[in-house]
Amino acid sequence: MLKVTSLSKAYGKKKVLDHISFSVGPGEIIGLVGENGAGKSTLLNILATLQKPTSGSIHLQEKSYQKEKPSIRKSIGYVPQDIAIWEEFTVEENMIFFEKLAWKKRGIEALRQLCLDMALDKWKEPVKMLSGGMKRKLNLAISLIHDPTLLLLDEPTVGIDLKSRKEIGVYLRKLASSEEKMILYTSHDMDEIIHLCDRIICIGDDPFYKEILIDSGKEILTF
Ligand SMILES: Nc1ncnc2c1ncn2[C@@H]1O[C@H](COP(=O)(O)OP(=O)(O)OP(=O)(O)O)[C@@H](O)[C@H]1O
Repeated sequence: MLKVTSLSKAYGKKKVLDHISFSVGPGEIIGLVGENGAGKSTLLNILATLQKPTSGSIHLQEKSYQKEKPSIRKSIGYVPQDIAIWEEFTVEENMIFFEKLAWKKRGIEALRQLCLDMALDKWKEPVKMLSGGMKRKLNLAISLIHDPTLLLLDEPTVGIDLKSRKEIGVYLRKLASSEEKMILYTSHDMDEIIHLCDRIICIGDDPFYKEILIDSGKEILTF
């Protein structure tokens, strides 16, 4: 279980997140929506331990972010908005590099299967030759190498074609339900959010998102 309690973040005098509280249970996919600048990436960065909140607390599997950061980091998979992979290496070399970095021994076939699960079959291709969407697929596959409990995905499907997006959605749902992973997912594609997520968190003052999600039948939390 991920438990976020009264989390706030300010950059100087600018308040971005204001007393946000929610929890995520095993197997749940939570959508995070809001206008540009609402604070979605800030929240994901904090949950990924890359930024500190101004106040509030976070616990993952009862472990405190404040006290047990190194152990918590091992349980987190993060796909940031900016693609972070080695351009000169092939897909295979990137997967092997990040496998070593994670101190895991999955083996070539399992690594290759992770890419195929993300609808990426360009195993021997240098990353610099891949399209933006394919690079995102690789980033997604890399985030899963160390078998994280909590997956944080910041607009992971931007630039990915519709068929692959559907395949990735099916795979994420399978990951959540069969391996009880917790997934937090940001997207500006409301159809994708409604289709994929169990519950939806709306951040920011703009009522627009809540209004368009109200008929979705999903539980909506607003902050
Ligand atoms: N390091 C920083 N220093 C100061 N202000 C920042 C910093 N990072 C983000 N901000 C500001 O905090 C606010 C929230 O930014 P954030 O990137 O979290 O929003 P977002 O909801 O992810 O937006 P988008 O949908 O455009 O990705 C913005 O106004 C942004 O300018």
